Parts: sequence; C-alpha cells; structure tokens
Amino acid sequence: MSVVAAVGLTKRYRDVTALEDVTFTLEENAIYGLLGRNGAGKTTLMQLITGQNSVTSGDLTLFGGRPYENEQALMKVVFIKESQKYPSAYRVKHVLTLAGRLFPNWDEEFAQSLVDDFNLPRKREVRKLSRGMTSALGVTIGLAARAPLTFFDEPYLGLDAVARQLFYDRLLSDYAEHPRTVVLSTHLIDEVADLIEHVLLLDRGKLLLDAPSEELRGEVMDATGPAGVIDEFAGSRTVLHREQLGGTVRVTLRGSFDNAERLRAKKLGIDLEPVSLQQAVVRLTMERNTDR
Ligand SMILES: Nc1ncnc2c1ncn2[C@@H]1O[C@H](COP(=O)(O)OP(=O)(O)OP(=O)(O)O)[C@@H](O)[C@H]1O
Repeated sequence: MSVVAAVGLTKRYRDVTALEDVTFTLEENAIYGLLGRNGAGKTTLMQLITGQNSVTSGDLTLFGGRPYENEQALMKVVFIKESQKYPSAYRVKHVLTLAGRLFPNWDEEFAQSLVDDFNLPRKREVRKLSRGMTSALGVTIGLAARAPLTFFDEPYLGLDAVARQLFYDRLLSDYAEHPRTVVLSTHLIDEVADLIEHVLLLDRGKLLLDAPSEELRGEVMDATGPAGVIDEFAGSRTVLHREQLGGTVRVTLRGSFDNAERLRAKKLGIDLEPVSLQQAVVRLTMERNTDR
C-alpha cells in the first residue's frame, strides 16, 4: 500500500487554482524532493495530505484512509514548516517534552543529541530563539519524531550552511537506520540533490515531473561544441536552452544518449555533460513556461 495516493487532486481557493488534476503516490521508505517555484502549490499539497485543508475534487488517501480528521493516520505524520509556532511561554525543553508525548516513535536520546549538535539552549523560551535556532528546533522535532511520513516544508531556511549540512547528515544517517518516507520541500535543490531519491516537480499547480532523481539527471544534458555541428547533433531532440559564445555553442538537450551517440559527439568535438539536478529542474520548468 502506498503511504499517500493522490488521483486527480485539485484545490481551488476562490479564483486561484493552487493544484490542478495532480496524480502521484508516495511510497514507503523513500526520500522525495518536492520542488517548484514560489506559488507552485507545494505547501497546499502538504496541507491537503496532512488534513489541514480540504480537497476541492479528486481522491486522496493517507495510509489507506482519508487524511481529514483521521487521527490514526495523522499520528504517523510529522509536518515541520518554516513558520512553525510554539506556545509562547514554552522553553525548548518543554517543546521537546510535548513532542515526546505526541509522537509514538519519538527517540529522546536522538533528540537530545540533536539539541547538542545544534547548540540549542534548553532553558530558553522559544519566542526568544533566533530564527536559525527556531529552525533547528523544528528540524530536531522532525527527525526525532521518526514519523513514518515526515514533511519538511523549508524549515531549515534560517539555518546557516554548517547547520544545514548537519541536518542533511543527520537525516541521511538516521534514515539509513530507520527508513521512512520523507518529503523535503525546498528551493535549495543542489544542496539536497544527493539526498533525494525521487523528484516531484510542481509548476503552477500542475505536476510537471514525477521521476527518480537518477533518471532525471541523465535526462538533461549540456552539449558544448562548434556552432556548425551542434544543431546537427541536436537533431530532433528538444533544446531546452541555447547559448553562444563566439563560435562555441552550448545547448541543453532533453533525452539520454547511448554509447554510439556519445562516440559521435566525441568525434564531432562536442562535450557532453549531464547538468546538475537544479539546472535540470530549472530548464524543464522554463521549457513549460515558454510553451504557454
Ligand atoms: N488560503 C489561501 N487563499 C487563497 N489563495 C491561496 C491560499 N493559500 C495558497 N494560495 C495560493 O495558492 C497558490 C499555491 O500556494 P502554495 O503556498 O501552495 O505554494 P508554494 O509552492 O508552497 O509556494 P512557496 O514556495 O512560495 O512557499 C499560490 O498562488 C497562493 O497564492
């Protein structure tokens, strides 16, 4: 059984269609990257899955049931967002105690080690924490909860580069020991490229891509070479981007290349290189937007 299954999911807010006819599944034990530009519908999607908002049309199941007011299914979910609010008089240690009561799989020892890693002041009131510290507290809860379905909606934006790396490292090592389904919603695609196994790319409410990251990486390539031969080499492939510097042209092409084509590229003096996951996502999103 899929952890989440959405079929033709649509969410409208009056005249805004935040999600339109979105179909996908989230499977057990995988790390997903939920990607997309501002306003693409990422938060809305996570709110629907976590029962915080109601579906306009389509079908959505969470652990086989409806998410809305489904206590049993929602117990298996943790949703950490950047703007997370905590009771204002609470101190860090109180928030952790509360989280420990709330999440059935809570690992107190792991939580305490994360508090040390992030240098979180246990006795400080949460409203007096810096933005980065508040993010670190969210990350700590999200990881130590070990919920079968874990959402991180950019909660780590306030974290500096060192703390973000710490988060990625702790997530990966804990995931290896306690596999679960993790959804990372982020704009920092290259930072999480090695973490995410599967990409869900939303664009203006539509699901533009639903693919394993490996597949996606090999699917978009940069070909750089003499202007005279590049276009011939590109042939009928979709050219996602083209730039020229003097006699040298670089095109970003969609589609994978077999050995014969790679050899041909070499003979023609063309350099063939896979683009980064971030570049692939940017180019594919731009392609769709220029299609309109
Ligand atoms: N409560 C609401 N009422 C009206 N429109 C809304 C509401 N919530 C979201 N929207 C609209 O739905 C669309 C999707 O918003 P959403 O917050 O899901 O995007 P997002 O991908 O999370 O964006 P970001 O990366 O900027 O956080 C946007 O156009 C947004 O303005």
